[in-house]
Amino acid sequence: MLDVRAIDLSYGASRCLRGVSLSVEPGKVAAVLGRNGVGKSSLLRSIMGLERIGGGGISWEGADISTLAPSERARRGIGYVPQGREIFPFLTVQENLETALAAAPRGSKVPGEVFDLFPILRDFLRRRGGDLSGGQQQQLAIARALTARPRLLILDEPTEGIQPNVIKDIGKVIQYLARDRGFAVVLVEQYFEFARDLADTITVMVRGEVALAGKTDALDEAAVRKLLTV
Ligand SMILES: Nc1ncnc2c1ncn2[C@@H]1O[C@H](COP(=O)(O)OP(=O)(O)OP(=O)(O)O)[C@@H](O)[C@H]1O
Repeated sequence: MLDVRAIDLSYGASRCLRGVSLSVEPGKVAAVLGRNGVGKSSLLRSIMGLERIGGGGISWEGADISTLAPSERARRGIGYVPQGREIFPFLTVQENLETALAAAPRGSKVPGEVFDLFPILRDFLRRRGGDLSGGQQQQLAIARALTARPRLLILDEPTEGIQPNVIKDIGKVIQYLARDRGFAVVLVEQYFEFARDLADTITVMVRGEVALAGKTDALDEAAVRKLLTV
């Protein structure tokens, strides 16, 4: 289980996260919603260890990981798909996937399952990352995170700038990973419908704080939408 407890984060003098809490169990999807600039990416970066929190704590599978380096968090099974995908444009699809094996035991290979989930990547193995469409790059970014065999997957706006049919495919993969494979998933989203259809719990942030949180079925949809639009 991932347990984020009342974390604070500042960039210089500017407070970005204030007492933010979030938890997700294996097999469940937790969505984090909010307008631009409320701190969603900063929350994910804090979980991954890319930002140093100023207060509160983060534990994963029962251990406090608050002060561990990102590489150590990755080794403990946390996979991260950043906003904007961060594909290496001049490396091939195969090479992009292999970058995720850097910390894996010698002789490790890209798991065949990633090609079952995203068959297009098998066809495009020798194509350069920069030559893929936005949707294909997003699939590659998720496949690259899966290559390191995580148990927690954190995704920053996987639907951003992507065509509806690919959004649907990505939604199906996230659902499969959680429901059938027991991954814990934290998903930052701009689109309410995508999050609602996938997530077991929804946390809505406003200006660095949690404004509303709860089980998806129990949340007042109108109240959530209001926080996303005002
Ligand atoms: N490295 C940084 N240094 C200083 N300020 C930052 C940094 N990263 C983010 N911020 C600021 O922190 C606030 C939260 O940003 P963050 O990217 O976490 O929000 P977000 O909810 O993910 O927004 P978006 O949906 O636009 O990505 C914003 O005001 C942003 O300008």
